Amino acid sequence: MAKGPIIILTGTPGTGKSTHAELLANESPIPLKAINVSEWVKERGLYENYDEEWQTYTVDEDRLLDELEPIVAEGGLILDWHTCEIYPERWADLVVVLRCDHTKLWERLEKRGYPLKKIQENNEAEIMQVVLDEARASYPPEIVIELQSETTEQMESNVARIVEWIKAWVSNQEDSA
Ligand SMILES: Nc1ncnc2c1ncn2[C@@H]1O[C@H](COP(=O)(O)OP(=O)(O)O)[C@@H](O)[C@H]1O
Repeated sequence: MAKGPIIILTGTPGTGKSTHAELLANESPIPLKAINVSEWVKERGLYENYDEEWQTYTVDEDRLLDELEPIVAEGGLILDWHTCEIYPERWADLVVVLRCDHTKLWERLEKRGYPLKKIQENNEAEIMQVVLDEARASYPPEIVIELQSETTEQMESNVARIVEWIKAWVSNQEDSA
C-alpha cells in the first residue's frame, strides 16, 4: 500500500506552485516529499539541450519518467511542474492546477527576470488556460481541481483544502485496508 498520495501540482510558471508545495509539505498530516521537477531536471542533467534565447531546457522525458517511477511507487509525493501531461495517468491521485490573473502573473515573472518574450508566452498561456486544458485532457475530471492563487489568503485556503483532501485519502486507505 502506498504510504501517501501522489499530488500533481501544476500551473503556468509564477502561479505559485513552489510556494504551495512548501506550505503543503509542512502542513500535511502525513510526510510528503516535494519535487520541483524543473530543478530536478537541471540537477540530474535530464535534458537534451538548453535554449539560450528562451532560457529553457528541452527535457529528456523518457529519462525523467524512468527516474521518477521508483519515487512515485513509494508514494507520498508532490510533483511541482508547469506541465502535467507527460506522466502516466495512473500516477496521479490529485491534480491541482493553480491559476492567476495575467497582470499579476506578468509582475511576478518580471520580478523573476525572465526575458520579455518568455513573459509574453507564459502570460498568453495563462490567459488561454493551456495548463488547465492539458490537465483536463490527461486525467479523469474528478481528480482535477482548479485553484486561484493571487493572494496569501487564497494560498492559505488552497493549502487547507488540499490538507483536508489528504486526510480523506488517508482515511479511505485505512477503510479499504
Ligand atoms: N497566492 C499567492 N499570493 C501571493 N503571492 C504569491 C501567491 N502565489 C505565488 N506568489 C508569489 O509569486 C511568486 C512566484 O511563486 P512560485 O511559487 O515561485 O511560482 P511557481 O513555482 O509556480 O513558478 C513568488 O514570489 C510567490 O511568493
